[in-house]
Amino acid sequence: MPNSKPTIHDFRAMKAQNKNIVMVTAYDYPAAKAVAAAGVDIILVGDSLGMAVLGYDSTIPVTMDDMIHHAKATRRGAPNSFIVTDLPFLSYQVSVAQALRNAARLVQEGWCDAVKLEGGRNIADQVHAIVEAGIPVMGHIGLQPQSVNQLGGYKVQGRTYEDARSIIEEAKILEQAGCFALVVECVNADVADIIATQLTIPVIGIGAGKDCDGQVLVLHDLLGMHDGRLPKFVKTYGNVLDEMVQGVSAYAAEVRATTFPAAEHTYSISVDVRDRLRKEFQPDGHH
Ligand SMILES: Nc1nc(=O)c2c([nH]1)NC[C@@H]1CN(c3ccc(C(=O)N[C@@H](CCC(=O)O)C(=O)O)cc3)CN21
Ligand SMILES: CC(C)C(=O)C(=O)O
Ligand SMILES: [Mg+2]
Repeated sequence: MPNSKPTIHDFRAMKAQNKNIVMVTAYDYPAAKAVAAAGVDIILVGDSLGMAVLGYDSTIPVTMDDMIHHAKATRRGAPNSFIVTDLPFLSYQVSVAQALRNAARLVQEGWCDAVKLEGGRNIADQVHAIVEAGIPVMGHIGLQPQSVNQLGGYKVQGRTYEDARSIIEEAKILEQAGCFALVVECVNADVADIIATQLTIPVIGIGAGKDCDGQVLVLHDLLGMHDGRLPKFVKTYGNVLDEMVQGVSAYAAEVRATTFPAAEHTYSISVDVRDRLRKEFQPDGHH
């Protein structure tokens, strides 16, 4: 069934069969079409859109309305894909009721299949309530970008024995709370390996080494569609920004040289009509 949408059970089966899960972000219609055509397993409408396409310097300003706007466009491009959408900063931390309402908005208005929340024991009640309401939840531990100001920067997490233990414990709490999968971001590969081995749900890594049950990257990072400096965990598989600059530069040069548009880009009228118009409106003509 190539065109049928996978379910959370398929992802658990992939882990059991040692098949790596491929997840990538998309924020709009053309990107969703491209990543669906490439055959990825999960599309993430990440709050990283705030940085990758809205120009903010963190994910903190991203709102529920931003997420729904991009989730809807992404769904239109990938009608048969499993789409996970991030709950943005402060859309779930306030209370269980707030988390439930906003998760439901992403599913009802944004047409996504599951939601993702950053956090561990602090949001276990929210995770449990959302799952109980029938909405699949993906967890997200290790580096939690929505807490960048508390962390003091985007830094590798779990470097001490105590911190690593705490992350492993949080992974177990999230599995217990009902998550169907877990993102582990920016932790040492051995720590991520332990988490993946300890859990029965799939662990999807970003900057967490090769022994996770799957990997996720931001589309704009892996395609070279960004300026600034990239995290160490990104591998670049394309140079789309360079291609965009080259293409627009070539267009600008041809417009200035009047070589664009050429005959094949223009519309015709009959010679008859043309000649009548020319005669009537010739610059030195009579009035
Ligand atoms: N375009 C994009 N890609 C991402 O992966 C991403 C976002 N945006 N926005 C939200 C968060 C922010 N992320 C980041 C951002 C920077 C680093 C980073 O520079 N990390 C340091 C670690 C330094 C250390 O502690 O040793 C690095 O050098 O990789 C990591 C994750 C991941 N997410
Ligand atoms: C980096 C991934 C895991 C994410 O949360 C995002 O794109 O927002
Ligand atoms: Mg995110």
